[in-house]
Amino acid sequence: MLEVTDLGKDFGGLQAIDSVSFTLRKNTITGLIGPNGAGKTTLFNTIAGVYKPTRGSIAFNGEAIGGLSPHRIFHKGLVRTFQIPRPFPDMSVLENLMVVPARQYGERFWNNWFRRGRVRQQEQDIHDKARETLKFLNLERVTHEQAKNLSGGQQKLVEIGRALMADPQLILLDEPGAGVNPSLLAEIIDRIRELHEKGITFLLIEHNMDMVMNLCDPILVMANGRLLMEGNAETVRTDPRVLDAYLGGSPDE
Ligand SMILES: Nc1ncnc2c1ncn2[C@@H]1O[C@H](COP(=O)(O)OP(=O)(O)OP(=O)(O)O)[C@@H](O)[C@H]1O
Repeated sequence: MLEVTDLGKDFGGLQAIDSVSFTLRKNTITGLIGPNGAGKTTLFNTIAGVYKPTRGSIAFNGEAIGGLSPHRIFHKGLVRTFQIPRPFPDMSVLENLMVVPARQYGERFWNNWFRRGRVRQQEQDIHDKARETLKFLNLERVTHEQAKNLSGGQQKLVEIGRALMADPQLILLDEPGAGVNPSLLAEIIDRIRELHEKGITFLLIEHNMDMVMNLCDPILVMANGRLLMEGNAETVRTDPRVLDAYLGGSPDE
């Protein structure tokens, strides 16, 4: 589904990512781990179009997407949670889902005049879809709550909900487990599994090793801008290069 070849991204003289190549198979949950500063976020941003690659290529479903705008990549079904504007704290949870940019007819000025029925129908469809999504995520009870009043874990679920509103094929999830209490973490893991069973592919950055080992196969390990290795939980856990990368990195890793 995603083919990254010899990808490089420089910031001035710093090679934040260097000669990274990997293939994501459709309908997998792939983990991306590595010590602080390894280049994980830069890789996400380069795939999602936030940064233009300095070198190399990225293909999504066989189509070259390297250097396209985030907006165009988003509409191809490759969604980075971060690409969706961050939740509006004073808006309700329902509204936060409804504002995710789907191709909304109502956004075009002329459509409001000439296609009123169609616009109204689309608004109704978006509303129904948002309600369904909140039900799936067990967030119905906070439908009308302001987003700012949710717990960290609930906010992560809303982020997933917002990604789902875009009908994604591939979701790049940035630390879905960060700042989440254990019971909601189990719920987030279950929802990711269910979405995976429905056919959505995931690539996720995560520092919570239990979550990664439990959920992801394969796991990509980055260090110093490079891909160190790829393997299943057992291989990654026992590879001395991975231990070295972490011990050589920040002491609190
Ligand atoms: N916009 C930028 N300008 C300059 N340097 C950057 C920029 N973004 C990242 N870097 C540098 O690129 C390197 C990789 O950073 P990146 O944030 O991708 O790592 P990471 O693996 O996501 O780390 P973390 O786990 O701490 O989020 C770091 O040395 C970082 O300082």
